[in-house]
Amino acid sequence: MTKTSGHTTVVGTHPYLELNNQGQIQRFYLNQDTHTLGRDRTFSNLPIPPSWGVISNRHAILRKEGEDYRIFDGDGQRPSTNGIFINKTRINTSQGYLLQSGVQLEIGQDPRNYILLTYTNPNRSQLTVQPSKQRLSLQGLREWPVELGREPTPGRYAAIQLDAPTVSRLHAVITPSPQGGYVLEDRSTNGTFLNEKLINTSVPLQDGDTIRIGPFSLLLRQDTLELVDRGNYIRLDAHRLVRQVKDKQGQTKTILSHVSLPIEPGQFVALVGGSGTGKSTLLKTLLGIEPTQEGGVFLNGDNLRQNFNLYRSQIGYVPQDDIVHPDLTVAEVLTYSCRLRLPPDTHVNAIVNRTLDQVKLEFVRNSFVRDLSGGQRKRVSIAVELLADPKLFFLDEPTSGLDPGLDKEMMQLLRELAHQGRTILLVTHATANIEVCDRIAFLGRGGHLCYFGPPQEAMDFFEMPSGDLKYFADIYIKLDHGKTKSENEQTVKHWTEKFLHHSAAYQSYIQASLSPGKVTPSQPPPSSGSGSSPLNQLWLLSQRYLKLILRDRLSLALSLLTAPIGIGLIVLTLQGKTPLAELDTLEITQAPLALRVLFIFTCAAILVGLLSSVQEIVKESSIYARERLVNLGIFPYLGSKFLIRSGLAILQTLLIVMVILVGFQSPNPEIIPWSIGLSLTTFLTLMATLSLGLLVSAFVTNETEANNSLSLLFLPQIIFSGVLFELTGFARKLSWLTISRWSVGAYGALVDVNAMIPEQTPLPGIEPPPLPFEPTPVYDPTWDNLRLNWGILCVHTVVYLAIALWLQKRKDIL
Ligand SMILES: Nc1ncnc2c1ncn2[C@@H]1O[C@H](COP(=O)(O)OP(=O)(O)OP(=O)(O)O)[C@@H](O)[C@H]1O
Repeated sequence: MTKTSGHTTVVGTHPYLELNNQGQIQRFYLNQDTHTLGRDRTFSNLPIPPSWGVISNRHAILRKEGEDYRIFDGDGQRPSTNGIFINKTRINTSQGYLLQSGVQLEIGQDPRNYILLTYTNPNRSQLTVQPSKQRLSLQGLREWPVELGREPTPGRYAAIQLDAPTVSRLHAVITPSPQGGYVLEDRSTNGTFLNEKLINTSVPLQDGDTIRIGPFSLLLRQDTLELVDRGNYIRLDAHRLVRQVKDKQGQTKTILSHVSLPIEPGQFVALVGGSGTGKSTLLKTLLGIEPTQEGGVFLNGDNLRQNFNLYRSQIGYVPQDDIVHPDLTVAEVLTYSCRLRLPPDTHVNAIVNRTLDQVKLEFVRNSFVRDLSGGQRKRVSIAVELLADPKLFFLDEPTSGLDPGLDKEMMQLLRELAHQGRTILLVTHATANIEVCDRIAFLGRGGHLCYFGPPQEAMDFFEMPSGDLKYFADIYIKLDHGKTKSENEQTVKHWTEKFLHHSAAYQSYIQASLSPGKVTPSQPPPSSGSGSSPLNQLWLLSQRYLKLILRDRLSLALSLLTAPIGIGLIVLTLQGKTPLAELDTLEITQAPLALRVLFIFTCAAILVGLLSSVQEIVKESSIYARERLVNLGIFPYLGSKFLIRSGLAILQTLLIVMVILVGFQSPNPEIIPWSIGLSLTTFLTLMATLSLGLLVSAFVTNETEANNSLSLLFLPQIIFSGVLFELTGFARKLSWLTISRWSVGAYGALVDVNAMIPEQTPLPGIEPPPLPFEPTPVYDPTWDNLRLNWGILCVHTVVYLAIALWLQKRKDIL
């Protein structure tokens, strides 16, 4: 044996394979040109124990190539069941993989049931592989607890460092239990999963348990804690996806037709095809947020929809709409997202700087998003997703609307991100730079997969006269061939059948690589960790919302001043009259005038309340949808809107009250001082209306609908207030549903409008003039009546908010 610098060389022995099946080790020397590996003794010349069920009967072939061996999956034709993987990339049947001394492969994908295969060639220099597995023996350990986290105590032996942004500094600890076993305790905000279940407290550990922390998987076996997966690599296998929807006529329409495809870690894949061929649907299905009628999507063998919460933090998704607030600076967008999505002990500045560097936006860090170009804005959306360093990245038309130069830059940026080990999938119509992709999935109408493979080979497959990718767009024309719908369907069918049954591309890029998912009983998806606590989210969201409001100064000024100005204008029309204060001699016109004035107070408050809230949820619906998918809580979200808007309502109330106190002679109610009663009534009216506005904002689907709803919301408040029309029967009952009736009721009780109606002294032979209205209990100047009006305004507030919460919850896609 000789030692050379940096590696060890051993001379004169055969290469060998070492198979480690959960601690049982078998070594096989390789001395023939071809070796076969499997449980079937008639096939295999390596004696695999028959009980090693992970290995297929005919699992692999090794062929000598130079001094080493190339390993092929399967029996030369058909792939094995559980596959052979290197860093989650499946080794296929045709190209195989040239083994280098020291390389480690995995047979199977289940960390609880896989075989580790190590190839050693003593005649060759040993690969310096980073140890993928890290082990810590818990037996006889003197130092407790075992620390698991991003930054465990420096120099600690009883620790495993799990360095990822989504992991807390000290994420979880393991301690010995008095009964002799071990106990796992979660100390994180993002959550720790034990056997796919989120744990919040301490739980006992059993032999064979898997612990998931962020992207990392650890396995406890025979008193040894093993880091079995760093989560650096995620492979995706889609199996026969079928998605059907009902069209407008109620007919079932298939928009994905048995689409299967494997995507290896680090691949850059584009979903292309004509308009309406199902690209976005496929992307969302692969992302796990669109259900399927048949088939499934598997990440590293795990069913994605059943395990979405395990992978939630490892998936980045940039939808078509921008997911950033235009009125924040780039650095603010990233800082808030970082604080919302990552653990509170994160080094926010370092992560923001690293991310800005990755997307090359350092030079615009202090610019407002609204001042950026379309391409830069998209890059900010990408940066937001990169904060958590996801290994799987989905983008829906990131280059739409960009000029050719920006399109190229964006594709190159994505290529770079893929080179860094991320798996990238994008939907695109811009195919000028398609050559940078590793694979394209070409969809035809009806969601049929017409081709999957490298872009260059697509030109041959579609029999294009020139292999030059600049003619790539001609494939679209070819696939759209046919004058009628059925002719077009025939064209798509032709290419799908050619691809599935007569193409080498299907054999090598799908059949040879597609890996099975683990068969797990159907179970509800595990609950997710929240990223940051609900209170912390409320605090951050409120800060962000306030900043956005303060940035839009004109809207803020309008929302604060509209009502005071409107009310002030009444003063100009009064010409010295004092409608709210009781006169020494009652006049028949005073009560109706007082009511009209009070009615304007109510209308002003309702109008500003609605105007300032009806856009607030709908205008940021895409940002909400994305943040909700990561970890946003509905309570903190709505709570932040309500909290900040309540603060503004206090300001609005103060301004309104000031104008009323200055502009109108004050009445002198017996039950409560006028200024207090007036403030409370105005504030409660504003609160009820802004809650109604939030409800409508949660209900509508776009800002135009929100604007159009205003008249529908406002008119009933006028009609059923009881001021303009006398309300009887059903109309009176309907009025209970309005805010105006209770608001005017409270104002009327404070001012005591009933007392302003003059007594009628009947004079013989003279018909008394009609009263403006009969005194009514609605304006009774009693505590009970005032409490009732205020109480019902509060009930309106609570009910509207509860409905808004429910409407937001209904938007959840998982
Ligand atoms: N939930 C749904 N209900 C009814 N039809 C739907 C639904 N989702 C998608 N579709 C229809 O399915 C087809 C495919 O839609 P999808 O948006 O996936 O296509 P696309 O290829 O991304 O289109 P484009 O390139 O124009 O964005 C379209 O005809 C669309 O109208």
